[in-house]
Amino acid sequence: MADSKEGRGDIHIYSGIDDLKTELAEYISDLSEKSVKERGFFSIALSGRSVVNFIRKLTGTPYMITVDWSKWHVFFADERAVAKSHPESNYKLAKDEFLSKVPIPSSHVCSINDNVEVGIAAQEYQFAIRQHVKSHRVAASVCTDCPRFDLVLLELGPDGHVASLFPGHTALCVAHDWVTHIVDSPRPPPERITFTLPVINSACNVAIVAVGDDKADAVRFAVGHTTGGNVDWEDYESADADSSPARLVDPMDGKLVWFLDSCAASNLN
Ligand SMILES: O=C1O[C@H](COP(=O)(O)O)[C@@H](O)[C@H](O)[C@H]1O
Repeated sequence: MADSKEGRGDIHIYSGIDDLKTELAEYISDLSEKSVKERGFFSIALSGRSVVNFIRKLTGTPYMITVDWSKWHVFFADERAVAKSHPESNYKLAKDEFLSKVPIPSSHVCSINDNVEVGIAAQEYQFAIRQHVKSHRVAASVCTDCPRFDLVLLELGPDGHVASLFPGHTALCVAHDWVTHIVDSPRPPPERITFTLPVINSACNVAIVAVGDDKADAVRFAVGHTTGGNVDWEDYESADADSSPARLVDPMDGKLVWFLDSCAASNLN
């Protein structure tokens, strides 16, 4: 059962990770059903590492039967510029742990070209997304000229990063591209491709997952310190915004939802 608190977005806190996974699967299933009903498609951008583990329940009942997987189009909120067979590849992790277990057509998975240098791969990925917007498989934002993904699923890093947007990095200031690349990631591997903030903030729904004590400070900083359900905005305003990229996630015409376990939420009150 989730506890919820005042803060930026809907904050759901779970005593156990299994409850979080159960609710996250239900949340994604509900969004999928709504998007397919309204648009005929469901566009989701996955993050790597633990996110794929958090959505694992979708590969079981009832979702294998109830979800219209044929209408899903899968993208990556970020990717490491490594071979897609490399253990550090977000695509490899998603394929091994999720995509190979659900009946999403392989042609509906949009991943990066791992045979070109990172800057070219970023341009090609942006072009591929643009084709999906032209074909309406991905909606277009009416607020910006960005794609409007039905769901961007992010995980909060211990330093406040989301996707491959790291604290203080110039990638946080990219305003006109949908996808950018970095060559100096503070966390290995160094070369990465990532959605920019305008794309993330143009999404219909953004969910940020954080689990574990090591995320507690990043959560407090990103969500804002709450005392008795009210955000201590003084505490929140005092810090530099780009010192926590997750604080810059604020969908213009969409919903932000936090899925936290009690450890990650432990500094919220
Ligand atoms: O490097 C990455 O990190 C983030 C967060 O994962 P974490 O293990 O550092 O908490 C992940 O969401 C992103 O896709 C990945 O490239």
